[in-house]
Amino acid sequence: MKLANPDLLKFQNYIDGTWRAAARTMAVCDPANGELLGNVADGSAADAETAVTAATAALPEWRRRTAAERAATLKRWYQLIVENSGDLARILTLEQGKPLAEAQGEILYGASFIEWFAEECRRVYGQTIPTHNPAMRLSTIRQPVGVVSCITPWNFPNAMITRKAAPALAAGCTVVIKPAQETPLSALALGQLAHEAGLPKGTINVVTGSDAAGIGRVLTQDPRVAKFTFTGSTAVGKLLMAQCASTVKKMSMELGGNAPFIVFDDADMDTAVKACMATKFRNAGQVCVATNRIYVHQAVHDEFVEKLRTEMAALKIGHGTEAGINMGPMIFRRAVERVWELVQDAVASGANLEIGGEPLPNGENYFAPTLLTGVSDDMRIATEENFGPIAAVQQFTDETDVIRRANATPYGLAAYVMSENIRRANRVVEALEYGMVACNTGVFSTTVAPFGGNKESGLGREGGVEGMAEFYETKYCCFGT
Ligand SMILES: O=CCCC(=O)O
Repeated sequence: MKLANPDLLKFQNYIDGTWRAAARTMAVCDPANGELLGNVADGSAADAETAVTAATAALPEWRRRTAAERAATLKRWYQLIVENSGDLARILTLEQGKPLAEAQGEILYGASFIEWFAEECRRVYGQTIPTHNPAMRLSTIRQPVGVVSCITPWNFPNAMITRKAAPALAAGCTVVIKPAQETPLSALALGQLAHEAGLPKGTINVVTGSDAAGIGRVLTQDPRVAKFTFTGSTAVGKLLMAQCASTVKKMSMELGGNAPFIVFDDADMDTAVKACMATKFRNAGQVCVATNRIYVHQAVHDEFVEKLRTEMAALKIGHGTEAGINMGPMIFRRAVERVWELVQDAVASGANLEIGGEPLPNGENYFAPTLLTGVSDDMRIATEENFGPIAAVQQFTDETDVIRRANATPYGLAAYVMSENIRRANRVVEALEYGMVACNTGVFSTTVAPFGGNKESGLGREGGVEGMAEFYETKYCCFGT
């Protein structure tokens, strides 16, 4: 892999400020062509324990620093990430598959969490409380929760780390990160830049490995860890939550979604199609907030489908480092097999296959952008998160009914509403039982706003002032006479 700064390419775990080999290694491959990128430490539960020990030892000194001191160090980390963004994007594309322009966007998005939380930690105020007793003085202070463990996914190998680690570090916590087995290189590169930025040893630790269960058990059950934060599927999230219960850890969970995308007959069709493309085909549909069910009003159904078909047919698919590519491979063959199965199930159940519908010859992890119409709510393609480049369209005629259908899922992460009628837009946005609702856009994620889900889509929020609050305990202080 050719990089301007070859120091970013690390293959060992970053624990207690040093690079450490593990007993075994694991292969990291380019999902676009299967080429070996390197052999990375295949860390164990014991390595995770060592990292927790380091984070525990580093905590007193890091939390003692003033917010301004922590902010200065985090700002240096941010600067280094921005300066190295070209290399970081290249590493990300090679190990994850998304087009280079998207990877560059993710690096800057990821860096923005570090900058923003570095600024925000200076404004974490307590309160003085009007007393209930003249002989007493009441106040609150906010203190870092302690050691934080993070398990992060392969779909955003950079930003899902910084979205967790930045507020934790800014708050005065120390962190242990277990990145996805498929995408450890981005995490290790972040570790290298944190080191260069001067984060003290043990403050941030990265343990890579294929033993997700073993490492996960340490990160969810070690009594020295105060808070656990996870992005991944609802099924895995539930298991991890159960493990966290044994030591009553604080938890943040960013879990699965089943996002409805509702196009009313008063929507601007070009805006709706552009938004749909943005939310559906970013990262080949492998995004927790990707549109999963597209509901289009009967009166505009054919027009919307035709425009969507044209846009989808124009997508350029290939290796993410090639110029002009809009969509890369899926992460692994298992993901391809799964979306293929969902498409076949939908067609067998009566859906119409408009375009796509099968793997592409580019390589074993490519799946064609696929448009299905005539989908119904009971098909697997509508009840399960497809996490792939599949646009599954249904029709509706009535506002109340489409809200009911959109809400009829155990998930509640993100939803999309397309309408030019401000009263309707307000009504529907408020009625949707989701943590995030975007109106007339398919792009809404930002550092400054709370990201997270309702129902089985998760607990807590990342980003914004809410994201900072996740890493503090509020202490009530009562002073008697
Ligand atoms: O898939 C999870 C994160 C997506 C985003 O931050 O927009």
